[in-house]
Amino acid sequence: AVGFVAPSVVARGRVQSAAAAAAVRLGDNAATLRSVRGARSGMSMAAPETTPEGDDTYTLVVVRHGESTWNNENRFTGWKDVPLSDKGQEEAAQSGELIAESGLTFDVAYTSVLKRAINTLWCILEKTDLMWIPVNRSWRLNERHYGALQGLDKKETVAKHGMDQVMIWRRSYTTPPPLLADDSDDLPQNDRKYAGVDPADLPRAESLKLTKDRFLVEWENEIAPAIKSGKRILIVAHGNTIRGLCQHLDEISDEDIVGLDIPTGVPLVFTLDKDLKPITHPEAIPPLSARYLGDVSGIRARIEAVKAQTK
Ligand SMILES: O=C(O)[C@@H](CO)OP(=O)(O)O
Repeated sequence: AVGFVAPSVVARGRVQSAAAAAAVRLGDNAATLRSVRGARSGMSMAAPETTPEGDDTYTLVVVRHGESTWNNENRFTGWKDVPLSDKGQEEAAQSGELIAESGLTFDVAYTSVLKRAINTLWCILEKTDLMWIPVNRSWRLNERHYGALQGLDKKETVAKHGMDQVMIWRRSYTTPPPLLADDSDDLPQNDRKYAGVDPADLPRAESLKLTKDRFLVEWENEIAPAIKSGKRILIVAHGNTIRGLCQHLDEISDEDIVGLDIPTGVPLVFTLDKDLKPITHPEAIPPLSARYLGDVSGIRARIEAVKAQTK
């Protein structure tokens, strides 16, 4: 797991940390970017680099939680509140180290009400020495609700229903998986976590579209305004909420979103213009505009591992 960090990133990160400290003092998002770019090009803080995008850019960092025990057991998880596996804890800590080394910092964090994401956030905040910043937890950042598939083994589900059907349930944009039964113990309305949520909003299964739509309410009302106010934001969420956010920001088509898988515990760094439109990073892996922090081959291996869950 240690080999996951590319030496070049580590070396660059050391240079960036001093610049990031200056950015913290300046206290704005654009300053962080200027400082990071300045450090990369060897310029001093007294003469910040002028970037093609200008200064009206924001940095947004998004992380999928580390591997959970049910990722490890290859079960559909959704709103089941399972913990991180030991490997997931390591991935979470490692993503915190990568963020710290890159010189990025945050004013506010957003996460779900599920412990695999919350625990990943805690690991990142610990590694970045930011345990004091405000944390907003919302059910709207939860994983897609996997309905009656929750708890089932992914490969056994393929054996029973066929690959085509499972891929539709797992990755199609509009088709939700089968609904939770009326008498299921897992109905969200029976869970104290959701006591404050309008029962009409609580799902019994969600497509990616439904997941994205309820996440975007939080994005439009809370997160996007916070970014525009200059707050540096960290989001720690789940594979399908992050797919929804990427589809929204990068305007990925409903057809192409089928092929996008998000690796566990890898920071994804967006640069957004003043209208929150993404600026494509040269190291981004299409269709994303954002770049992942860390070693590219390690990241690709984690993406392939997500794809392979039903193979
Ligand atoms: O089971 C789940 O909740 C999700 C994420 O782990 O799986 P998938 O990648 O199949 O959507």
